[in-house]
Amino acid sequence: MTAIQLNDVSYHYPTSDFKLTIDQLTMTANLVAIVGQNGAGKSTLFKLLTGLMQPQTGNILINHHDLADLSPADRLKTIGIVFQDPSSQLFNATVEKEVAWSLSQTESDAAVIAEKVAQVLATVGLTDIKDKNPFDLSMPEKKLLSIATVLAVDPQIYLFDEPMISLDWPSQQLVTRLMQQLAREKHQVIAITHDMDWLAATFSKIAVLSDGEIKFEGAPAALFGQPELVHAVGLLPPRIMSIVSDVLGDSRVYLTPADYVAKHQTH
Ligand SMILES: Nc1ncnc2c1ncn2[C@@H]1O[C@H](COP(=O)(O)OP(=O)(O)OP(=O)(O)O)[C@@H](O)[C@H]1O
Repeated sequence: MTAIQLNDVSYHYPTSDFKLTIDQLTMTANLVAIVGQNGAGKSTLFKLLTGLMQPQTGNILINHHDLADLSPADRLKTIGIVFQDPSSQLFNATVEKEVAWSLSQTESDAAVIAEKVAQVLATVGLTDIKDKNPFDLSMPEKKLLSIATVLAVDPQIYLFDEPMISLDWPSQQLVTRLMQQLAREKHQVIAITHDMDWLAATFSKIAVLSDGEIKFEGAPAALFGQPELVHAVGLLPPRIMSIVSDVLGDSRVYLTPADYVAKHQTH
């Protein structure tokens, strides 16, 4: 089990008033969601977790090793990120070359690269368009390609910044299944999301950021059981909770429609 631990971490952009301040945050669950309003600091936290930016105070430990001490290759094998805008990650001439380039940063054996590239393209359903230029792909295809580039490296920890955005429904289902499979295979999967229905159905742990600080850490049911806090940090409960509350005046926690049905089944 991977453990990410942030101790007294702070980051302040030189050109803005925003400051991220995290005294203690430990992430050991396999599926963790980071939520919060626009500007709360979610992407800043991700940039620190990838090592793209260094905290100005404190440290980030991955399995008790300081992230700052990892070599660039070890960092790639430890943490991979799928950015919100896939275009920013893609620059090779073909889909196949894009994935091969990504893997070549950590693997030099051409046969291993070729086999792995074929495997991950099949996993995300892009085999048939492997010779296309990434810039000619649809938005969902670009996003799936950027996911494939990270899958090829197969880091211990996967960061997904708003993975559901710009995906059509079948691709959303594919990516959700993929994330759940990675979690089952003992990877740690951490996603930023604004989608409370998806979060409530998919994640075992949530960290809530507000104004650069962690305001809640725990299970979805524990968060949505605190309506004042949910409101204060600018979130909404899952839609099933709002509907049941509005229509039936029942303000208990329901994470999904299936959860509602299970709690109301008569025996
Ligand atoms: N490169 C930068 N330089 C200066 N300020 C920045 C920079 N990047 C982000 N900020 C500021 O830091 C704050 C936090 O931004 P961040 O992108 O981490 O928030 P977020 O929670 O990811 O928001 P969103 O949901 O809109 O993506 C914002 O006020 C933003 O304007």
